Parts: sequence; structure tokens; C-alpha cells
Amino acid sequence: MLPVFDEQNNNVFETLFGNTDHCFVIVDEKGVITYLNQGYAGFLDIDRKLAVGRHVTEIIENSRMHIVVETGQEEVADLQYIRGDYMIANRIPLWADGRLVGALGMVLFRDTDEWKIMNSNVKELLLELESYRRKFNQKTGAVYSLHDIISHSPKMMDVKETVKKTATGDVSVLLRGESGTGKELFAHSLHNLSERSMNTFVKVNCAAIPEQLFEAELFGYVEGAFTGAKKGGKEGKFQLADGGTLFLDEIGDMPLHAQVKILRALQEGEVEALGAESTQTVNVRVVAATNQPLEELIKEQKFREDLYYRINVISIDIPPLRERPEDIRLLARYMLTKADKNTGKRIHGISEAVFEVLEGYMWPGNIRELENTIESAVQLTEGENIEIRNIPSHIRSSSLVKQEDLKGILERVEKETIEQTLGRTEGDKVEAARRLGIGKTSLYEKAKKYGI
Ligand SMILES: Nc1ncnc2c1ncn2[C@@H]1O[C@H](COP(=O)(O)OP(=O)(O)OP(=O)(O)O)[C@@H](O)[C@H]1O
Repeated sequence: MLPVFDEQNNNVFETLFGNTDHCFVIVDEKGVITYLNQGYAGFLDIDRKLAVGRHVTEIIENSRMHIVVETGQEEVADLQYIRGDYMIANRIPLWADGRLVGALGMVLFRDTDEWKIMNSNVKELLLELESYRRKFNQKTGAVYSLHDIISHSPKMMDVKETVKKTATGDVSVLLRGESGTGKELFAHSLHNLSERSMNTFVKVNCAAIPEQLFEAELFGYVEGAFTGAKKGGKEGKFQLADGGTLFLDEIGDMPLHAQVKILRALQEGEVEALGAESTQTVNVRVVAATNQPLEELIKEQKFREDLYYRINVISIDIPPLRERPEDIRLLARYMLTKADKNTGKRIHGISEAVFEVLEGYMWPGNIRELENTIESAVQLTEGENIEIRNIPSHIRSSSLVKQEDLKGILERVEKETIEQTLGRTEGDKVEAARRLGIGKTSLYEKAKKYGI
């Protein structure tokens, strides 16, 4: 007998598994039981002395332990029907000196009630955790993390990896990508993965602030700084983001005079509120985003080169949706579930024809446009699935549907036209061919092909 199953080892197994309600069994390389703990014997309602030395299939209903000793493949959390219910078991092959000598089986949950309880406990905990996470994130301002960025494209996986690598540390990051590609989601993720995640994430949409208000928005002002200034003054975005992250969205739209001030604030770590007599020290990390080519703006003298180098320490390019068509189905399904939740409707699926049209479209508005398309389709759909008629006509007409579909469309139109013409000529094929401008033989061939 191999040493693993000798008397001495069985004593060790007994010390390990003897005094527990959990179920353990060990079989040798032929699937014969060498050890079964009392917990398992109690569950099976048998005398364990009688089990040892018997083939596992004679003792444990639907066991696969004898298969594991043949395949050497571990089976984790496998469902096994036993005693009128499903239990969940792990089966682990045992190796000695490179040889498969047996297997260890353990029951994780003895019946569905046990794992349902466990499952609902876990679910409840996860929901609670999620609600805390949301509340916390809403407080800090960064709601999204990398797992909210839905994608299985290799290009996006690379982007996610870069974000993970650059999140820690204080270097400035410039997110580049077309509108709607998810730059803001990545900015949130960078913050949430950084050491600054306990502090605030403050977004500044540079395109939305009127030029004359820029400084007041970014650096704040003191009471009486200008006519119309609020009583008590106002904190600027820089001060609000102290210790956290300042997200400068659409940075290409920032006016030049504000660029000078921002650069100073970043270089010196100091800001001066409008009307203030002294400066304040701030510690912010800047994440900027743009959908404009900043290099061109520099040439046109609309963007300062020194600021460009200051914010562009690490540059991350987010690919447009048309460069990752493999994401379209995944995102469309995700957006459908989201839209169902928001609207309270229960649209189950998206027809294959719709998927093909979506995949053939260029998506200039990227994921935002896809999201809007699915949302409006959900509103319009009356059946269970989103159909082609629920998709806006400009998307249908500019989608480059696949070649076979085009062929199919042409054939359908050809068949319908021949049928209609034959209807008008009361079945006279010669006359129909003449009206259609094709030869008689060609018409006969087509009629045969379409079964007319
Ligand atoms: N990979 C993704 N998974 C899920 N939702 C996404 C993804 N990418 C973008 N979205 C969604 O698409 C919309 C646009 O994303 P976001 O605002 O981050 O884009 P953006 O690049 O910052 O756009 P803009 O340049 O116009 O500000 C949002 O509703 C966002 O939740």
C-alpha cells in the first residue's frame, strides 16, 4: 500500500477531519474509499467502518471521485445530486512522487438550502457593500471604477492595464479619445485606484465655463472680490480637490489666461483666490481629458506648450468604438439591461439583424451614441426584442451591413419585382422579360431559382 493511505496517515486524517460536521472522503487510485470522516458517514446515514474498502460509487450516490483519480483533474464547486437534493463538492486529486495516488473529496454545502442561505447572505452583504461604495463614491465625486467599463476588446484591456499601473503615484495623466469613448469613466477609475481615493474627485468641464468666470471657478474668490461676489466668498475647484484629484475635462477649451494660472498652480502647488491677499497651498493630482489634437492647438497658439508638457506626463489613448467592433454586442446588451432598469420595461433581447446593423455603423458619438440608440429603441419597442424598425433610420442607412445581407436584400427585391411584373403580365414570361429588360432565358432561370 502507498504510504499516503497507511494507518499512520489515517490517524492524521482523523485528527484533521474527525471532529467536524463537514464531510470528507479519501479514495485510492482505484476509487476505493480509504478514509471517510464521521461527519460524512452521519450525512449519508451509514456506518463508516463498512464504507472503508468499498468502491466509492457503492457508497456515495453520483460520486465522481473515481473519475478524478482517472483524469487527475480537480473539480471545484461541482453540483452533485444526492439524497434527493444537490450538494456542492470539491474533488482534489492527490499526487505522490509524481504519481496520481488518490483523491480527496469535501462537501462545501450539503444541500441547496445550505447554499441558498449562504448565497443570500453573500448577496445581502454584497448589496450592502455596493450601497456603501456608491454612497462613499457619491461623497467623493468619483462613482465609477474599472469594472464599470464594459469591454472585452484587447485594446481596452491594454488601456485598463495602463490605468492600473498609472493610478498610483501623482503623475499627471492626459486621457485622449473621441467624444463618448468613456474618458470620464477612466478619470473616475484613476482616482478610485489611487491613494487619493478617500479624498475628493472634482470635475471641471472647461468647455462649459464662461471665459470671464474661469479664474473664480478654479481658484475661488473672497467676499467683495468683484460685484456680484457671494457673501463669504467661494472656494475654487482647486481648493475643493485638495488632497484628491482635479479632472480637467475638455482641457483644449481652456482660455489662455486660465492656462497660465493653472500652470502656476501645478508647478508651485499654490493658488490665489480672487481678491485674496495671500496664497493657499494645495495638493492636487491633475487628470485631464481632450478630444482635440492639442499639438495642433499649440501650433495655432491656442494652447500653451509648457502646460501641455505639464499635464501630458502620461498619455492614454482610448480607442473609438469603431476600432473595437467586438465590444458592440456586449455594450448593446449591457445598455439594454440598463435601459430596462431605467424605464421599467422588459425588453429581453436584440434581434440578430439589429446587431449586424449596429456592427456595421461607424459610431461617431461612440458609446454615448450607442447608449442613446438602445435607450430610444427600448422606448419604441412594443414586443420582446428590439427589431430593425426600432433603430433610427440614419443608423440603418449608413450602416455597412455585411455582404451576405446585401446579397439577400438584392435577391429579395429581384424576386418581388419579377413576381409583380408577372402579375401584371398575367403570367406571360416573354412579356415580363421584355418589360424587365432581360432575356427570356434569364427570366426563366430566375423564376426557377426563386420558385416562382
Ligand atoms: N466601456 C463602457 N462601458 C459602459 N459604459 C460606458 C463605457 N464607455 C462609455 N460609457 C458610457 O458612455 C457615456 C459617455 O462616457 P464618458 O462621458 O465617460 O465619455 P467621454 O469620453 O468623457 O465623453 P466627452 O468627451 O463627450 O466628455 C457615459 O454614459 C458612460 O457611462
